[in-house]
Amino acid sequence: MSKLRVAVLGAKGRIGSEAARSVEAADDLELVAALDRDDKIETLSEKGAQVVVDLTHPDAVMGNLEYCVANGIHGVVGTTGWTDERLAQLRGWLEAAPATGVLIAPNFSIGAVLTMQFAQQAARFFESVEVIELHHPNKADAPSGTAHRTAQLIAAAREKAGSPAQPDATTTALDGARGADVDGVPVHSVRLRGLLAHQEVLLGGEGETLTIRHDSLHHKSFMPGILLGVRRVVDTPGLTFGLEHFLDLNG
Ligand SMILES: NC(=O)C1=CN([C@@H]2O[C@H](COP(=O)(O)OP(=O)(O)OC[C@H]3O[C@@H](n4cnc5c(N)ncnc54)[C@H](OP(=O)(O)O)[C@@H]3O)[C@@H](O)[C@H]2O)C=CC1
Ligand SMILES: O=C(O)C1=N[C@H](C(=O)O)C[C@H](O)C1
Repeated sequence: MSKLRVAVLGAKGRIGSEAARSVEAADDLELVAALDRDDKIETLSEKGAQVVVDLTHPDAVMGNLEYCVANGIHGVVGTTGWTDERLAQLRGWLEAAPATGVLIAPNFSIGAVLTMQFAQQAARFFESVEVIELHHPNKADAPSGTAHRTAQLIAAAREKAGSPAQPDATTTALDGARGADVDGVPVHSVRLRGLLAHQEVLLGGEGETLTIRHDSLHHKSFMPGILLGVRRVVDTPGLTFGLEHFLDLNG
């Protein structure tokens, strides 16, 4: 059986370098290009890449995907910075390339995906819920893509259940003290040397709290999810948002 031809964008970065090594080590995949800033994107077509893994920067990802989709190259995207407007633009490009698939995964680690699922499940049972994400200080964006998605899922679950607004008697606060408001869910971002990627979802009701915590301690935690995405995206045209769609979570 021929190997799937894979390229990594952001291959000199923290996660991109780990991803390039993982693709190289996989028996069924061939790393045909490992590109970073200032490399020519046309190399992807010249090398015959079938799937591109984008682990670059929110400022770069849209240009990269526009090229990939226009050239029928599938995408597996971990880069953050996704807004409704960006997703609509990407959907438009994919409509013009109906055989091409793009997976956007706010987080490739199984523990983080489960954290999001558990938080969504728990949200309607508690009056209060807040998200705290903790990352290394070199991270460009805040809040993290994972925390943003987690808060959106929690908010949607609460809205579906008809949950009232969260109790909060704050009348005076320093700017930022109550975190960012994502659809009514406070999200707090910590940047601390020594950390990699961590998240806590705090839920509170009368006389009890529930804390759901996940820690990525090494970039290896993201690799099985990236490889799964690469193998599945080639048979999944259109836009898939979230690795959970490629995991049999009820199995
Ligand atoms: N979904 C997930 O599970 C995960 C997602 N991420 C996300 O992945 C992204 C990268 O994170 P991280 O590795 O920590 O960041 P890094 O800054 O370490 O790596 C990004 C790399 O991409 C390069 N780059 C910038 N623009 C381009 C471009 N146009 N084409 C090719 N390469 C480019 C950067 O070069 P230069 O340094 O010169 O700018 C850098 O080498 C972030 O958005 C992060 O949030 C990270 C971990 C897990
Ligand atoms: O920048 C990182 O490191 C990470 N980025 C992603 C995010 O913003 O959620 C995933 C993970 O948290 C690591």
